[in-house]
Amino acid sequence: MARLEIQGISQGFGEVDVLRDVTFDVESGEIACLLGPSGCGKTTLFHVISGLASPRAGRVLLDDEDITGRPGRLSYMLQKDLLLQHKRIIDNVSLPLVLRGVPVEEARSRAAELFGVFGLEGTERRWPSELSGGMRQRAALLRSYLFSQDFMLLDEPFSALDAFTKADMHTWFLDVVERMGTTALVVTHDIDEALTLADEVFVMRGNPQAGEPTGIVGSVRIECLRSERNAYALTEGFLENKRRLLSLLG
Ligand SMILES: Nc1ncnc2c1ncn2[C@@H]1O[C@H](COP(=O)(O)OP(=O)(O)OP(=O)(O)O)[C@@H](O)[C@H]1O
Repeated sequence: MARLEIQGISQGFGEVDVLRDVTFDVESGEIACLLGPSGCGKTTLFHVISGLASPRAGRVLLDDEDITGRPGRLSYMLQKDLLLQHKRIIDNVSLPLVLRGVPVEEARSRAAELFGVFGLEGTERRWPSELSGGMRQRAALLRSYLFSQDFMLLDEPFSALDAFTKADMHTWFLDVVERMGTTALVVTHDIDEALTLADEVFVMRGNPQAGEPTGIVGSVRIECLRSERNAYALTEGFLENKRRLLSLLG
């Protein structure tokens, strides 16, 4: 697990200032959610954090190491799971290890050891098209985990799933993060999802196209234990936190 510090990130495209002075930390071993309206700059921020883009100002630190503009240090899972259709699940999942120079057979066996923890047992030789949406998402998450075991950036990882599968995946995700001891930053525009998954929710607000660059306007810490999040939505504490998030979103 690793600690992420986002310090004074500003970013824009041409005349448009998208992010201004975005600053927050994700504590080691925690799940943080970034919540913000469509078009506010969540993907732009993820591109900066993952090193795919260099910001106009500011720094990204991972365990005190400056990784600004340096791709490859964090795993970054895109909204679509993007499994390669012509590769079996085991080869999709072990790809990050192979790309890093691990021999194919060794990469497969290292990946296979984690199939049980990720609820993927028996799918090693299957093709992506033979798996349900939830299973494909588990495979994509395992692949991200193998890319970087101490920190994962996840861009709306569950948005394409139906409500039942999504609820199952939330429970599963909290359990797997706990067991693997990783740190994660998850983008979502679903308030209930943020409240269910996060130890801390950071709220982004702004409208770059209207000349209002986006910043972090506040955060809410979720004190409910991860193991009790199933029933959290039925509590007064959940509603209170939801009100706070809605008022921060404006
Ligand atoms: N390459 C680019 N060139 C010019 N403008 C861009 C570029 N990428 C993003 N933008 C603009 O930056 C702003 C933020 O876009 P971004 O995709 O980061 O938002 P978002 O919060 O991820 O949106 P969504 O939730 O809809 O995915 C938008 O106004 C968008 O038009």
